[in-house]
Amino acid sequence: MQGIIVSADQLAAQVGGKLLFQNLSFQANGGQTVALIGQSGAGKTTLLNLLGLLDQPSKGKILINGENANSWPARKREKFWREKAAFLYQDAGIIDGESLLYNVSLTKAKKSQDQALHYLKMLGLAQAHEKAAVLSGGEKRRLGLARLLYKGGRVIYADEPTASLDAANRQLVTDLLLKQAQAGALVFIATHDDALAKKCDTRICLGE
Ligand SMILES: Nc1ncnc2c1ncn2[C@@H]1O[C@H](COP(=O)(O)OP(=O)(O)OP(=O)(O)O)[C@@H](O)[C@H]1O
Repeated sequence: MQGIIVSADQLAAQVGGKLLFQNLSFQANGGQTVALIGQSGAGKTTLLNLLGLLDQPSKGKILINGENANSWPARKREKFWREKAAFLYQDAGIIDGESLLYNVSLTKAKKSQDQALHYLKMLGLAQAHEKAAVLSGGEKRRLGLARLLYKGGRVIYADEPTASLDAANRQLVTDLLLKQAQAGALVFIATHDDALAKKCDTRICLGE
């Protein structure tokens, strides 16, 4: 499968009158892990949102496979989110009133259950039929990762994936994200976790 290429071209982000970064250019390819690092408030999540086409940059552009993705019509952007992108954000979009199983596959179809169960088990979440509401914050984070692995995106956007996890789970989440890159995905990770950032192929440091 051909790897995806995401580039930032002279990117600037200004939010609430504050310039977070400017003239940011880089290219990243499928198979790579890219850590977005910097102090709290430096703009890591803002950059992740730009790279995931969730926001428009103040200046510059995001290129996906050489196309200016900021000028894509909504339909094309949605197709990208549906077919290529997978997001692991802090709240992870967990649906409290649904089972863990449903939260992974987002369908009640029986045929998807085995795969969803496989990822739940991998992440130490055995109670597949319980409602997600009973989970702790760290467990919800892992549930979000199970959903991400189930979806298998070509570009992964992870915002602080190891925050509020214990050492064993930090290691598990780190290994699983790195594995996605080994399997050909491009993995962007906004993080304060030095151990995780060090394991990434590239580090983009904001606020310096
Ligand atoms: N929509 C917005 N309107 C105004 N200010 C915003 C908006 N979005 C973000 N900011 C501000 O921009 C700055 C960067 O936020 P961002 O969440 O990108 O930082 P971060 O590096 O991810 O921080 P943290 O490590 O604390 O998560 C912060 O000061 C934040 O308050």
